[in-house]
Amino acid sequence: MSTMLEVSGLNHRYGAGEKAHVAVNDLSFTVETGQLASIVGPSGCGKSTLLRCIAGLVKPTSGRVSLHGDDVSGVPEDLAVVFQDYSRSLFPWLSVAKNVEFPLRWRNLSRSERRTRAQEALESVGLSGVGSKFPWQLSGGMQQRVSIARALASRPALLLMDEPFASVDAQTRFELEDLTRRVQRENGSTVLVVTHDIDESVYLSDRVLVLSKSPATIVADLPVGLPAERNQITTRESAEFVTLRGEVARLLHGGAPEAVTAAADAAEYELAQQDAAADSAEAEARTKS
Ligand SMILES: Nc1ncnc2c1ncn2[C@@H]1O[C@H](COP(=O)(O)OP(=O)(O)OP(=O)(O)O)[C@@H](O)[C@H]1O
Repeated sequence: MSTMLEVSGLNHRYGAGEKAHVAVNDLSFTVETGQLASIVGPSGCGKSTLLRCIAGLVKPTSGRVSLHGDDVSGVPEDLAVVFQDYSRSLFPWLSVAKNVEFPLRWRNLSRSERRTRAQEALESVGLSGVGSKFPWQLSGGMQQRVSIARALASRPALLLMDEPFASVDAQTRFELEDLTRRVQRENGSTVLVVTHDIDESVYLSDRVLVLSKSPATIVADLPVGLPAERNQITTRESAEFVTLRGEVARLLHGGAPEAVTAAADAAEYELAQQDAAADSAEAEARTKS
């Protein structure tokens, strides 16, 4: 597997002098091609800042972001972002189809190719019949599907999603989570989702990066070993899901992950064994002398 995204030593500070606020502190991680990774962290810890730095919307104070080996400077062409607030990211005066086509205008594509891509993207999110409607004629969940279709239409190497389902009801959220997993697998896309929802981070991903309180640092990088086929009811009831969400919750509340605790216990046991062996060797030596 090749590396799609590499973030190294990333720092971002807003403002300067006494009023400066460090939002992101020395973050380093990679996301492999075809992976769906989540970043979960407490509110205000710097998740959106991190995503904006990756998307080239904010220039980091220091550090490096690279996309399939190339340093990101400015907004990379083969990257798309889905934001939480669909009502502000869609143009109300353009039809749904035109909204989806819009970013393709800056690509070297013919008009018919743009239309075909938009149509395919709308089909993949289950909205093939609404291209001629306007965003305000759709429900919130449908509008967010349009935002996802618009992002997919540009066939990005990396899809970034910033709290993408935080503004929809619980049922729609479940549908959109499943939709994201389905299109990610169908297209083999690399996706990085920012969320503050622990359950969502585990359900959606192959891997969860847990961030600390502000300024954001990575406190754990947990693989999600759940089966690729997931179900909103049975997966969430499974022992593995419950264990993982507990682990993420403990980390977010400042506890050590079970794996880390187990490793620490094992190390402590090992040291105790070594001490005991040294003591008995010393006692034996004393007896002999
Ligand atoms: N443009 C800005 N100027 C100054 N400070 C900012 C700016 N944007 C964000 N911040 C501050 O940086 C910190 C991190 O903000 P950010 O939005 O990245 O956090 P977050 O984890 O995404 O929060 P939430 O989960 O609540 O959306 C916060 O303290 C915020 O007030």
